[in-house]
Amino acid sequence: MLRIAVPNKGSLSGPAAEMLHEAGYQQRRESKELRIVDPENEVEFFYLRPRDIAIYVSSGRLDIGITGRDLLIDSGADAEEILPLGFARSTFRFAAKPGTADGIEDLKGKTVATSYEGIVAGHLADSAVDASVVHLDGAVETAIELGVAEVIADVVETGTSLRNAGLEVFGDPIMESEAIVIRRTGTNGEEPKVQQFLRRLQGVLVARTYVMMDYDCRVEQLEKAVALTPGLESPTVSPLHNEGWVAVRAMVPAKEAQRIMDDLYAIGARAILTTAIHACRL
Ligand SMILES: Nc1ncnc2c1ncn2[C@@H]1O[C@H](COP(=O)(O)OP(=O)(O)OP(=O)(O)O)[C@@H](O)[C@H]1O
Ligand SMILES: O=P(O)(O)OC[C@H]1O[C@H](OP(=O)(O)OP(=O)(O)O)[C@H](O)[C@@H]1O
Ligand SMILES: [Mg+2]
Repeated sequence: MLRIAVPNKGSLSGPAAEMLHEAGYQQRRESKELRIVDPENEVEFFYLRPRDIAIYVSSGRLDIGITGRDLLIDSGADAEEILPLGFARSTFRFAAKPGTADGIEDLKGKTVATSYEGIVAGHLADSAVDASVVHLDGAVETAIELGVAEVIADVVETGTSLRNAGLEVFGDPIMESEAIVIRRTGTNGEEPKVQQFLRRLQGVLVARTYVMMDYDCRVEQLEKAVALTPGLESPTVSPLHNEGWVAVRAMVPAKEAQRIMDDLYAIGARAILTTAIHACRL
């Protein structure tokens, strides 16, 4: 049975459960459940604090886990990223009151408050900057107002929390994060159960980012049309009863679907349809 760690709280937990559900796995019904078995899929899910997931996976007691890239790096645990999942995207940045600092070199002798001590201490050491780091569990934006630190380093998504606290980012982004699947470093990646789990999640990612497009076009326009809709491998082209016309079917990125439909229409394609993909295996 494959043993998988899933975030039980915070920004990662809802979207992770949703993705697993879309991939056909049973998920817990109540937020108090700490583990469930999905016998049909031969998987056991453990609902753990996002911060602890890399530690469990690196111990080898759990096969794989879903966590944030920033949390993995912060933990320093012996685990590696095997699949990015595209949700809980954020940037990790320094911020302070305007005029405090322009770049990391200005942090010398200052105190930085953060919930991600591992990332910050590592980044300061790599940049050879001597600054103190104070660990706070959350709401770090308030640390400056209350005099605990001159600078914070935190997760930024929309920037609203910083703005509300009168703070501004400075310097280069420390890292870009998103939800990821991890496994213990150096584990055999060919394990069929792990591969099947990853293929299911990849199927969900593709179903979310692509749509199926169908249209009819004149044979003379086929090359131009196919250049607009190259598909993942190559489009399917079928003859129509009406001679001189073909039907084309290809997957296209959902974000570009409207533009592609306009371009196809402009070269004479007609009956252009898009349909959602519910699941797939590439
Ligand atoms: N506002 C946000 N937008 C996107 N991702 C976020 C946001 N806040 C935290 N994350 C991501 O969520 C993960 C942290 O999860 P964690 O559960 O520790 O914190 P949280 O989501 O802030 O929840 P809480 O602080 O309520 O416990 C990290 O990977 C982080 O990058
Ligand atoms: O840029 P934004 O869209 O404002 O998002 C970023 C904020 O979200 C997270 O905080 P959360 O609400 O989880 O509280 P916490 O600080 O207690 O973790 C993070 O720590 C930032 O404060
Ligand atoms: Mg938080």
